[in-house]
Amino acid sequence: MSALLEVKDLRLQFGGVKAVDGLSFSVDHGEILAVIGPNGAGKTSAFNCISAFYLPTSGSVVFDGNDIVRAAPPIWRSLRLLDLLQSFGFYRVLPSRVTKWGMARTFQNLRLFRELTVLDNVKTAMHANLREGFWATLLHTPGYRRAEQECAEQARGWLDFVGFTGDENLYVTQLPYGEQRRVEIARALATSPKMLLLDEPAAGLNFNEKQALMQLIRRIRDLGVAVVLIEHDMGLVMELAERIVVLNYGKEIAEGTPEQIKNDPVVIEAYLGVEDEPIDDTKLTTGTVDLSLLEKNREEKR
Ligand SMILES: Nc1ncnc2c1ncn2[C@@H]1O[C@H](COP(=O)(O)OP(=O)(O)OP(=O)(O)O)[C@@H](O)[C@H]1O
Repeated sequence: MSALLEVKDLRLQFGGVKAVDGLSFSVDHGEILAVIGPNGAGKTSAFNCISAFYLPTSGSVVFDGNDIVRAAPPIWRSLRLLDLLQSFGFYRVLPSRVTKWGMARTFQNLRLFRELTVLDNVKTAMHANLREGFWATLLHTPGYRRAEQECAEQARGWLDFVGFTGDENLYVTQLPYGEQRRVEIARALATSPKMLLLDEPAAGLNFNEKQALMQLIRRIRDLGVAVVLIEHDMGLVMELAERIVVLNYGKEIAEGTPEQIKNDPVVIEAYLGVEDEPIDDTKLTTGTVDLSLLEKNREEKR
């Protein structure tokens, strides 16, 4: 079976900064893949290109057979007009289209609708699929009310799935941070994705919440959904990920199982190779450096 996501030679430049610099990797159906790397390695930039929030400078992203970067008719490509058209906003695949193709994501800084309730936040993810027309919506016909009820039931189902036990009628801003993260994941799942991108899902969570998050991610994978996560918590990554892609300066420097990554000198050097970080050569050569401790030190210095 071909890969669900195929990223090839992806590049994104901000002025002189090469945020993503020739990145290639793939994601298989139903796998848990972690993308790690030091701060500023280009992880979020890569996510933003993959989910069509940013238009990459060059490269290709194909998701489930859909070309995310250049979904324009071949005629435009042959006329070499595409770059020009895209720079004016034409033939740009919008994130909403990518969502319809089956890719959902969460954000490093939560992006819930602050003025909506918990239930309504999740319902927004399904409204795009409601078939009721303008007049039915305006007149609140029985058909419309039935569709709304079904939508609410499904939203409750997803809230239940992510383990939300609070009051669905509260505004999301009234929830503790960990609960808001759950609601954001429920909203992403409500789009019925084939792949879920999670940007630092464990940030700000306590130990118990992290354990629950790991269980939740495994249950999402068990639904057949591929999960790709950016994460700085190395303990969680090493326990959860089936495969890890490591970035540094926008490039992939390693890829493999947690065991391979943990012992990869190139990866260890990338995490150690910060000027103010003491380098312990003995550990480097024996390959026993604890990445989670390095990451923790770095977090404390942030
Ligand atoms: N909108 C932007 N404009 C200019 N430079 C940017 C922008 N977004 C990111 N960058 C730069 O691109 C590089 C990669 O940043 P990015 O946020 O993708 O890294 P990251 O690996 O996700 O980092 P972190 O782990 O700290 O979130 C950094 O040098 C960053 O300063």
